[in-house]
Amino acid sequence: MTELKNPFASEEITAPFNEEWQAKRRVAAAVRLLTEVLVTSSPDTSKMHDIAEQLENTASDFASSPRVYGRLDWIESGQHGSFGQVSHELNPLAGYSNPLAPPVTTRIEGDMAIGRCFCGWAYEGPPGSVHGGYVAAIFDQFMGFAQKLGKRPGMTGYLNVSYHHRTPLTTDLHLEARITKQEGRKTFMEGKMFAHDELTASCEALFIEPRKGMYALKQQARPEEVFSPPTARSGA
Ligand SMILES: CCCCC/C=C\C/C=C\C/C=C\C/C=C\CCCC(=O)SCCNC(=O)CCNC(=O)[C@H](O)C(C)(C)COP(=O)(O)OP(=O)(O)OC[C@H]1O[C@@H](n2cnc3c(N)ncnc32)[C@H](O)[C@@H]1OP(=O)(O)O
Repeated sequence: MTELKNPFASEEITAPFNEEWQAKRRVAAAVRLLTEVLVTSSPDTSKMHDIAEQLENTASDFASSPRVYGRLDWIESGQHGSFGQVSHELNPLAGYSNPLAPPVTTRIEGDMAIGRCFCGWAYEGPPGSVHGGYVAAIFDQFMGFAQKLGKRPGMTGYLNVSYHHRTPLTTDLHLEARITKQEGRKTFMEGKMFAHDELTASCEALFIEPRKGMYALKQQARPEEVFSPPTARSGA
């Protein structure tokens, strides 16, 4: 198996590792656009059924190529990049090749981590505002990256989010985080989210390095590989 390099190597928006990921980023961007259009428009019903059929065919076409389930399998062949590179692409909050990701970007400046995020209408919770669950998820990703400042990366133990003001959609969100304390395997952090210089949310987080280290995680059992979402035609 390819050596597992820095699993937190997902900071800046770097260029795609190769043409494969460049193409996948383009597909992901198109799916993001599709999601945004889906939640902000409503063509007539028959047109939507036609679109659904086209998309189902597109998904089948895509799935006819060999499937790869999970980052460990992605790095197995050595053809798709290192663990860090694959994580950078597929992370569900930060990955440019994962359309679920808004995406969140992060960089380190001195003893601070700085992040950026932009959420479109698909992320709406309270009217015109980012859903609180996504605010928490953005923090988890951002703080999870920022803990590299402490050099003992771990899993989220807790993430206590305070919501001060609504976080607006379609607005550049600015994130800041720093370590407040380290005790052995525990890294305590605080983070802040701003929109137009207004503090919208803050959080306190604890990350804990597993006693056997992060790389022991690869020993864990893998989930079921096959995922068959219900289609629009099945009435789901
Ligand atoms: C192939 C290798 C892969 C490696 C990389 C893998 C993943 C990397 C992931 C992403 C990388 C990319 C980007 C990073 C960005 C985002 C990161 C997202 C992070 C997450 O999305 S992560 C998912 C949610 N997260 C969990 O899924 C954790 C479930 N959990 C556990 O996996 C264990 O629970 C663990 C490991 C945390 C500890 O287990 P353990 O056996 O090593 O240690 P132990 O139990 O002895 O605890 C030691 C001391 O921490 C205290 N303690 C424990 N838990 C606490 C809690 N909740 N609150 C307060 N204190 C707690 C104890 O009280 C004790 O304290 P004391 O020493 O004082 O007694």
